[in-house]
Amino acid sequence: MYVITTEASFDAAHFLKDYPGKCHNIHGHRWKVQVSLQAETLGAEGMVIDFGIIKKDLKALCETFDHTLIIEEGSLKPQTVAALQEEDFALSFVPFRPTAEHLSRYFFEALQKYPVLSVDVYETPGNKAHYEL
Ligand SMILES: Nc1nc2c(c(=O)[nH]1)N=C([C@H](O)[C@H](O)COP(=O)(O)OP(=O)(O)OP(=O)(O)O)CN2
Ligand SMILES: [Zn+2]
Repeated sequence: MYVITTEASFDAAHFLKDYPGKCHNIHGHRWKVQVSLQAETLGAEGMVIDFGIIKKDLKALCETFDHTLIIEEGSLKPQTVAALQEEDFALSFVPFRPTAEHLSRYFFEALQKYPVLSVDVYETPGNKAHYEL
């Protein structure tokens, strides 16, 4: 089995609704996303997938979150969301609690046109979540 891995990063804020600690506050991370692709055999060019191709799509996905506040849908009062929008803050709504675990699955599913083996999402240099089937 051949496995290649590429990564991209983005800066974004989040908060964990109902978290019994400091992470229920809005705070930021430099999120690092590592994607591994697998193949039993290589194409004629000797690659699983050209790094340039997967990197482009991964970077584009990361860009959608970059310098935004990631918000779990329904976790803020409508008037709070309205106030943030009125201030022209960039918001990214997701249908899940924005933990490293959920984000690793999100990237895994978003990149299904590739033979994805696994996704690792680092919240901090020492804390990561891993998703694979
Ligand atoms: N399994 C998970 N646990 C936690 C997650 C997560 O996504 N998956 N997320 C958080 C918070 O987002 C938090 O930002 C990370 O918390 P923490 O480990 O406290 O991070 P620090 O490195 O900043 O901790 P220090 O207090 O500086 O040591 C919480 N848990
Ligand atoms: Zn956090």
